[in-house]
Amino acid sequence: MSTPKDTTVQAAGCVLWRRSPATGEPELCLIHRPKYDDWSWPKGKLKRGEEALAGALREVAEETGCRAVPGPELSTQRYRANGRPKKVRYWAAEAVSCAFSPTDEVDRVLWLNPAAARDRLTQAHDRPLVDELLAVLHLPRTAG
Ligand SMILES: Nc1nc2c([nH]c(=O)n2[C@H]2C[C@H](O)[C@@H](COP(=O)(O)OP(=O)(O)OP(=O)(O)O)O2)c(=O)[nH]1
Repeated sequence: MSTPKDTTVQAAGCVLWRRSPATGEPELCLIHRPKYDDWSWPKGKLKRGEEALAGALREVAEETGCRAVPGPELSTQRYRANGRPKKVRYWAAEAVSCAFSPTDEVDRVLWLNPAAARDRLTQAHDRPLVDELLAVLHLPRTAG
């Protein structure tokens, strides 16, 4: 008996963070996608046979220009996109060096403190990842 093919789109990304050069407080990286005019975490679809964490770090490099050191895995998001179920795995990752160049896919990146990042994210589903990152950094949650 054959099992139905799993059509879930597999994707991965990071909650990319750094210490503010000015204050030492954590800042989170959001990307702006002109296609949707939205603010989201750097992430994208996995290539065939690619490990999720490798894909998450590749997407971070492609979308933000940052090399990052991965930390703990955060929660996985599931939603429907273009009529298909989609699964996005996320990791905390600390940026170690960045050189952003705008592309057609990502035209801006922003480094925001946790409360501002939470407010700026377009998708409500993306917001709990802010507090998950703060938890793994052992910092207090944001309000709201
Ligand atoms: N980023 C994000 N987008 C979502 C969520 N829920 C949801 O319906 N969407 C919408 C936004 C878009 O209209 C649609 C597809 O966006 P997407 O970011 O998943 O897909 P994409 O193929 O354009 O991008 P990517 O996976 O290559 O990064 O899904 C969510 O929780 N996070």
